Amino acid sequence: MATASSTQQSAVGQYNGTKNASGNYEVTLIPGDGIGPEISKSVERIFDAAKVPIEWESVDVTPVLRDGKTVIPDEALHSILRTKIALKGPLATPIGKGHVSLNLTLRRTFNLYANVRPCKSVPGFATHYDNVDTVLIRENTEGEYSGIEHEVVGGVMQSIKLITKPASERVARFAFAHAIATGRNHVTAVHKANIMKLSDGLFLQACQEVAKEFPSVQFDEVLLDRACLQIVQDPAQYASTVMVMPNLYGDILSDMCAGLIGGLGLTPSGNIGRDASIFESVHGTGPDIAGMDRANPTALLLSSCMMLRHMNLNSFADRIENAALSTIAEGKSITADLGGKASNTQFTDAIISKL
Ligand SMILES: NC(=O)C1=CN([C@@H]2O[C@H](COP(=O)(O)OP(=O)(O)OC[C@H]3O[C@@H](n4cnc5c(N)ncnc54)[C@H](O)[C@@H]3O)[C@@H](O)[C@H]2O)C=CC1
Ligand SMILES: O=C(O)CCC(=O)C(=O)O
Repeated sequence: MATASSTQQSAVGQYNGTKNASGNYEVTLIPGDGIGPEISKSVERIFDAAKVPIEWESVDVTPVLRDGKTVIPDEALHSILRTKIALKGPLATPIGKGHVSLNLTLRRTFNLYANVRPCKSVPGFATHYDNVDTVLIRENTEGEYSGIEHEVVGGVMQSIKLITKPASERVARFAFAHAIATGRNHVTAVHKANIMKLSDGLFLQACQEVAKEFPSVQFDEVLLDRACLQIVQDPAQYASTVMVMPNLYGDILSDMCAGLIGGLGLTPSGNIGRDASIFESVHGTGPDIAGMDRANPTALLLSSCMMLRHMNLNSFADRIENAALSTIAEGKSITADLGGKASNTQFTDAIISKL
């Protein structure tokens, strides 16, 4: 039987919203682009069936051009400012040109400094690995994603990787608190301070210093390349630690871990800040399958379970997560990415039938 711990959420940055006059919590929903609206609809249907006490405020995040800059529509920003919590479908970013990533803009605007990315084998769903249980905390506001780029001279481009002590300490503290709250009691800093001696060196030093504040938590450090090797060789080595790392490493490592458990259709995430949090799948807009009713709704659904735990609605999260994981283990109504033949709608129906 599937367990309900794959999206276990720590108490850090805890939500303190209140119920509205109808007795429901209000949550911002950003359906997103590509497969986003299809998988958001699945989550809405499953939440209705499970009678989760929330009301969605659905907002559009089509980019708006203002004073020559691409920005997020005010309505969406005001909604998140008010509700302090959102579930977000993926947003498309043009490659190599065009507007800045609105995903990153949201993370920066609301100072969502820690991106929590758990990845756990689904019991009963066979892949090459049955023992993956990684938790990765990605610094979410700076690093390689600072967006500071320029042309030095023709044919030479420069991107600045910005690492600051306050942001590094803040995410390190989050990782230690998360390790304590989830019973892992072990933090591993993932870095390349052998090469990027100053930037990754500062990140690592911040982790080492913060470790002293948490003497009950074991701390160690590993080079990113070695961590990748060890995880694909034997993911169990990382099943009892919380990995913390700069932005880009977390982006890549979480996709790699997703590949070990069955793909991007399965992995959730939470962007956590002090004043607001936004939950979203690790995957993008799936342009190759958008509009075909073929998307796997699990990643966004497990993200919504992380969100429910963040809101202290654990029993709803447990029920929905168990229904989703047992549907996958049963294997009769799963989407093509997991080796099945079901549509997103059929997969969603099967989950609802198990609630
Ligand atoms: N946080 C976000 O909103 C993210 C947005 N993106 C954006 O998404 C767009 C597409 O990026 P890609 O590199 O193509 O990555 P992608 O994650 O959208 O797709 C990669 C592959 O995984 C498959 N896939 C992804 N999610 C799936 C699901 N739920 N069910 C079944 N199959 C699924 C896709 O069909 C595709 O074959 C880009 O504009 C990118 O910038 C990418 C990653 C995260
Ligand atoms: O913003 C995007 O389009 C991609 C974002 C992404 O891959 C990420 O989560 O870092």
